Amino acid sequence: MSSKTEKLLSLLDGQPVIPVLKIEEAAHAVPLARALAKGGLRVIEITLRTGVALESIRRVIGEVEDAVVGAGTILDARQFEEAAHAGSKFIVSPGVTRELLAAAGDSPVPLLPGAITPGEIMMAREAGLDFLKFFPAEQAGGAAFLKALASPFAGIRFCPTGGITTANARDYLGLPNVICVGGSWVAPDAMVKAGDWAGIEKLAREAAGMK
Ligand SMILES: O=C(O)C(=O)C[C@H](O)[C@H](O)COP(=O)(O)O
Repeated sequence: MSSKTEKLLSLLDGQPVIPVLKIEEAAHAVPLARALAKGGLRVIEITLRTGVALESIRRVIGEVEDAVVGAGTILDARQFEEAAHAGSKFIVSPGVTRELLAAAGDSPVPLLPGAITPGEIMMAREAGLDFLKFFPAEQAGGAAFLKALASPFAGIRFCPTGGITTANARDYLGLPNVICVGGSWVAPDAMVKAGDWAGIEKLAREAAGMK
């Protein structure tokens, strides 16, 4: 196992589900992260899919002591640098590129890159990465596909993300090559918009108890 994977696994600390968050209003970031942490999901991924993502990352780091904040939807080296500079503890990307792998190689911040095909997995492996995001999990072939990757890629472990809910999370978490899953279901847009933090805490508690 690479030392950066060890670092990432120690941040995860056995948490079975990483909430994937798309924050539309910076004011939601802190109460949302608090609700998730209270429910047992301290490690969160804030995606760079909105204009307030970096500001949200900074706010949560500054105000929610027990949160462990990563940045998601990182597409290139520039975004990697911005997210790392904002204080992200880990970086998640939907796929692998040479540019991103080089940026990650130069940084102490661990990268969890997306990979689906054997070729993509081998590219990440060559860069020394052995913990990958399997994205989009359900759409690409689901738990059966991931299970088939276990024999040729014995040393590689995954965080499946995409189309995962309470209904199928356990299908993935039961596989020997899965460490955790990612998903947006623990923070539905409507609940965030309505400020239903108690409801989100409840969803988080259910997810945190999954392994
Ligand atoms: O932007 C990214 O980096 C992503 O990871 C894309 C998706 O938002 C997540 O995979 C969550 O997917 P759902 O749980 O199906 O909503």
